[in-house]
Amino acid sequence: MEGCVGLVGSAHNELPSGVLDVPLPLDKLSSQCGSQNCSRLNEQGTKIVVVSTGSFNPPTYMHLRMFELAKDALLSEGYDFLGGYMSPVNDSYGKQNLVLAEHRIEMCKVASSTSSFIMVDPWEARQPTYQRTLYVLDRVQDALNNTFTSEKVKVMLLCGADLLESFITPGVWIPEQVQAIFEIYGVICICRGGQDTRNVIFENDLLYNNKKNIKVVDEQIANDISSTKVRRNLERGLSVKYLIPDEVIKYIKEHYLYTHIKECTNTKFG
Ligand SMILES: Nc1ncnc2c1ncn2[C@@H]1O[C@H](COP(=O)(O)OP(=O)(O)OP(=O)(O)O)[C@@H](O)[C@H]1O
Ligand SMILES: NC(=O)c1ccc[n+]([C@@H]2O[C@H](COP(=O)(O)O)[C@@H](O)[C@H]2O)c1
Repeated sequence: MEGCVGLVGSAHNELPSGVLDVPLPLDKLSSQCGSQNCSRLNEQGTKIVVVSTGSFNPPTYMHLRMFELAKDALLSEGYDFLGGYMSPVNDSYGKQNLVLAEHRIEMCKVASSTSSFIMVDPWEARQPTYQRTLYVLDRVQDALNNTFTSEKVKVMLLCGADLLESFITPGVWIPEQVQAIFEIYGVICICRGGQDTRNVIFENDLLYNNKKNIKVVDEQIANDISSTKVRRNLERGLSVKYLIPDEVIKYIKEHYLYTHIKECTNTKFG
């Protein structure tokens, strides 16, 4: 497939055996420095690619906004922002009401089709088993640095404040992997729903000790869209226009998603 590279090993951890080779799309990666808010690249001019992991069940305008906020924040700090990936979670994640991965991949693709720099990485969703976020970041980092460019590209995890807070919820993440995510990749965290993310970081030792690896981006224009709220409207037959892209609404209607949650999650895609 043109503009794609396959999986090429892991930076520092062995990937679990049995992983499928799924190409990483590269077609939209390019310096965004020509756009607004790019003052001057910093000394290193570090090239950055962001990866957002999540259910995207379905993708909303806020999921797309997160990439715009990250782009503005990174360019204004002198980094060279190249683009980003939505990585829908594997079906084995087992979250309630998760529609099949192939639907979520397609919805992310149509949602990001109007963006010049947001792409979808289907690797995580297409693996036979659940893949932890650290491995998703490893896969993107390795694929980019081995084939995309001879210059090193830094990959960062893009997330909302709730995901950052889940790092410190006992039993959800493996502490060593959280530490590796901070040290090797770093996190761009978009504030959400009026939560005082800086205070959360201050009050927790793990987050505080890693604060130099967490970029907190303020939500200047509050937008509390969530997939849960969108699904609720769909289940009740209410409008979701202007909450999610029209193309996603069309896809949901064509595939009868979210109106009968049980059928959607158990029906074979296609
Ligand atoms: N309104 C928002 N503000 C900031 N971050 C958000 C927002 N909505 C989603 N995110 C972030 O997007 C990523 C993927 O989110 P996810 O697919 O879990 O969406 P969600 O809307 O939180 O889903 P759900 O409502 O199904 O739990 C996560 O890092 C999440 O924190
Ligand atoms: N240990 C881990 O790597 C770990 C733990 C919990 C959630 N996650 C990820 O965080 C995201 C959470 O998404 P939701 O907010 O939709 O549940 C998913 O992409 C999931 O894979 C990763």
